[in-house]
Amino acid sequence: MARKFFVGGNWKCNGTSEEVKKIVSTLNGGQVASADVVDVVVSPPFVFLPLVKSLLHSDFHVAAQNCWVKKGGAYTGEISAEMLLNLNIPWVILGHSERRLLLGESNEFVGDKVAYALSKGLKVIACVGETLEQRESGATVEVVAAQTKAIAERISDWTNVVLAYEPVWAIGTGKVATPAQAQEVHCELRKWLQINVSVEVAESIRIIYGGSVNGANCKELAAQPDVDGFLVGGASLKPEFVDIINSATVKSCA
Ligand SMILES: O=C(CO)COP(=O)(O)O
Repeated sequence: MARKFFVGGNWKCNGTSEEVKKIVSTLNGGQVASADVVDVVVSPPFVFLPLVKSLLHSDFHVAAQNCWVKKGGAYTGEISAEMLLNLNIPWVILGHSERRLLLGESNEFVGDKVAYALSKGLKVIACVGETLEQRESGATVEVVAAQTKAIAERISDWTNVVLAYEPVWAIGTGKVATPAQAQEVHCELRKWLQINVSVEVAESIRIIYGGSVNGANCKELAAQPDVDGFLVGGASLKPEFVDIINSATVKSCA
């Protein structure tokens, strides 16, 4: 058994329809590794999802950047899991640190969102990661374990989950985690899953890294045994995203 490499592009709150068309055409025209080798999922802002989905090569998939914690209704400004499914959007990113920190999403709230989205049939990229202060105080593993625990307590099937380790201090800062730092936390997360969920889940789940990944640093990170792909922000809006996709390596389960 092998874990298939996974590369997500989180476009965050960026782009105009013209820019979005350009990014998609670069991606569609790029010489990228086959869909047998790597899953590629791009995540534009909600308003561009139908446009991107209609233009994107069928080997690539789309993800929303968030969805509501339960069935839609009187929740002004929110987008429900049901709506994403209605538009055939297969993936959603949940628990991104920008939402945790700027919008106050707690571990429990993110866990509830993950559980609801999965129960409706969405696939989830669930994000965890520590702040600089937490890292410097030696709390990294404790923080990512608590974030993962809040998810583990609410779901029983991890088949449709990709776990994204995104240290907050590395996001948008140009300060990428060293390959050793990323590997260490990915390995700790896998150990946590092995003890608290199951050996099978620990071995099969894709744990991807996010935070200042670019065309120049992706290869060394991708070579780490527990780095199963990337969640890319800024560089996913640029042609070098193709190079990041092509850094895909095959990871065999123990
Ligand atoms: O937050 C990220 C992806 O979700 C990472 O962002 P950057 O790649 O811009 O650091």
